[in-house]
Amino acid sequence: MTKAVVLGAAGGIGQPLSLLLKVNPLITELGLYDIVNTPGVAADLSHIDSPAKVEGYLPPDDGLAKTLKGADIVVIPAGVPRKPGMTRDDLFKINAGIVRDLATGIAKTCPKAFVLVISNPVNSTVPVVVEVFKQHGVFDPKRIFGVTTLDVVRASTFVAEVIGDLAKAPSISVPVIGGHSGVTIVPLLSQSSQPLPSGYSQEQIAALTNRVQFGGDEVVKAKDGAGSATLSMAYAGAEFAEKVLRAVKGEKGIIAPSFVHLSADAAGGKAVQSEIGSTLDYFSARVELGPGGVEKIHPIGEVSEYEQGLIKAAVPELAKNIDAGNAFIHGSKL
Ligand SMILES: NC(=O)c1ccc[n+]([C@@H]2O[C@H](COP(=O)([O-])OP(=O)(O)OC[C@H]3O[C@@H](n4cnc5c(N)ncnc54)[C@H](O)[C@@H]3O)[C@@H](O)[C@H]2O)c1
Ligand SMILES: O=C(O)C[C@H](O)C(=O)O
Repeated sequence: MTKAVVLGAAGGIGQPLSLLLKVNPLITELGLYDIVNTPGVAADLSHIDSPAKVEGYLPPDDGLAKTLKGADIVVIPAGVPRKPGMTRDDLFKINAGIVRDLATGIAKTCPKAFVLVISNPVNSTVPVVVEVFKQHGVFDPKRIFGVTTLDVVRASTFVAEVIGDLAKAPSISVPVIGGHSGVTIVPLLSQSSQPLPSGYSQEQIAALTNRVQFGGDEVVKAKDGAGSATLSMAYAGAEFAEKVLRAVKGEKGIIAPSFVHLSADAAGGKAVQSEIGSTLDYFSARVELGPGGVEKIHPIGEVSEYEQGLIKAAVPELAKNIDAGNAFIHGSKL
């Protein structure tokens, strides 16, 4: 039996993500929570002929606790999205409070669940969850993940576009490390499983890197005030959740980048810190998943001089974002 929960389930990401989880045969129970519309979303999804039993709750009558009861994995896309002209950090004031309150619910009701944080800015909301868990004495770094999968999905797609063969996109793997906003997103194109065309220039590499780093802005601009990526994010979130669940069921060798607390694998975390020349507590690294969550943090490995420069630029920005998350909790009462 596996219970998955979506917090923010009635939103632009929440609805298609809940649909994808509902049709995932690994999930037998699906709990949906939002401040609006969850009973309707749950009723709608419950007619789909897949195994998961669906329930939807609103805040009254302990709706959050009822949704979270018995959860094995909790995905959080609750919070406001960007409009043109905004950075992800502009969302922090509102989303940090939302994520803090939801994390408090998880810490009290299902502290052993895997927590997948989608709400932006991920570089700061993950530290918010971690600090809340610490305050409740239930912090396990192996179980809390910032979802950076959309950057990985974008990198595969854009490389497939460059080689003019979208059919190859699903099999192309490009590690994307660092964090999830602007310059903290570091695609390692030199490690792409699909080599770039011969003669692909440094200018072209820089342009492709920039497209991955600012892919979110492409969608925000195209949606023109109606929000940010929702469908591609739902796809990416469902993909990462499935990887976590497959690893829990014993599948070996599942490796995916995710923004984690580097103490999740002390030796691996230290090795990454030495590669990036910093003692940052968090980094999106290639994480090997196992039955308990993070099993191993893999080293970054060989990178080009250009990518080394990208990592150097990411570190101070990440430090600022992480500090903001920590300060939010330590400056406010729970
Ligand atoms: N990690 C990523 O790669 C990534 C990608 C895309 C979007 N995002 C982020 O995901 C978040 C959601 O985006 P969206 O497009 O779905 O927004 P949305 O506005 O369409 O949906 C958000 C949902 O959260 C709900 N919500 C608000 N406060 C809540 C609370 N206290 N408890 C439960 N639910 C609450 C809202 O009612 C709404 O249904 C944003 O912060 C966005 O920036 C992250
Ligand atoms: O760009 C955004 O604000 C949403 C998300 O983080 C994305 O990368 O699409």
